Amino acid sequence: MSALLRIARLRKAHGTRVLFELDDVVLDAARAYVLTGINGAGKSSLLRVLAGLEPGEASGVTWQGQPLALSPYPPLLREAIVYVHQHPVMFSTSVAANIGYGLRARGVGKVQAAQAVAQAMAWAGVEHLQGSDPARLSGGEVQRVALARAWVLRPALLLLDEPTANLDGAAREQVIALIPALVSLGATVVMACHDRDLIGMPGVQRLKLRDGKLEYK
Ligand SMILES: Nc1ncnc2c1ncn2[C@@H]1O[C@H](COP(=O)(O)OP(=O)(O)OP(=O)(O)O)[C@@H](O)[C@H]1O
Repeated sequence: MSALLRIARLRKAHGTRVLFELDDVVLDAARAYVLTGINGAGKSSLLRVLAGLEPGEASGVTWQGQPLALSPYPPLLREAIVYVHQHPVMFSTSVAANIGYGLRARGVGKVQAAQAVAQAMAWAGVEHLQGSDPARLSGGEVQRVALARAWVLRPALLLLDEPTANLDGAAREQVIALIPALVSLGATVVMACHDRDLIGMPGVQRLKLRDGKLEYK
């Protein structure tokens, strides 16, 4: 398998408190990872550093074999890496406008964006919500819309922060079913989670943050 992202050393501190100091972080292309660790271990912080949403100190970074720096965060990674928050924020427009927002921001034309949004909604099973008020969606619907909003941008790396937290029953299963679909389309997916079904999913590489180190299990 070829490495999508490799970081020889990645350190994150809040003030004088070192949260993690990781050696040789390697994420392969088209692979699913679950990132576990106790509350406060630094899972969200790690995802947010990788997404360029928080600063971290990194050295020896390569993306698809090409050396680069994480600071300032490169536009190449800004396009290729998408972070999905545990409680995704929806603009109070429509579901379709939320899913198309990133495309429009990247300069994709109206017609092309509308086609991509329609495909994304079909993929995530949320076509029926097209004109819905985002403020009225259920937790499971919000997660699926957020995944559609990420999927439509065709990221090479998707960072999902507790994608099934607060979901149960069918809503949780619908979200879980979307994960292998992302990987089969060529994306690498890293999910910070405590969900046993995600952790036990076939073919998923398990990573654990413990005492500031990353264990490959
Ligand atoms: N901006 C910040 N300033 C100081 N400390 C912070 C900041 N952000 C996070 N922390 C601390 O860093 C630690 C790791 O937080 P983080 O949210 O990354 O953990 P987590 O493993 O995702 O936890 P959980 O499973 O509870 O979501 C926590 O102790 C948190 O309080």
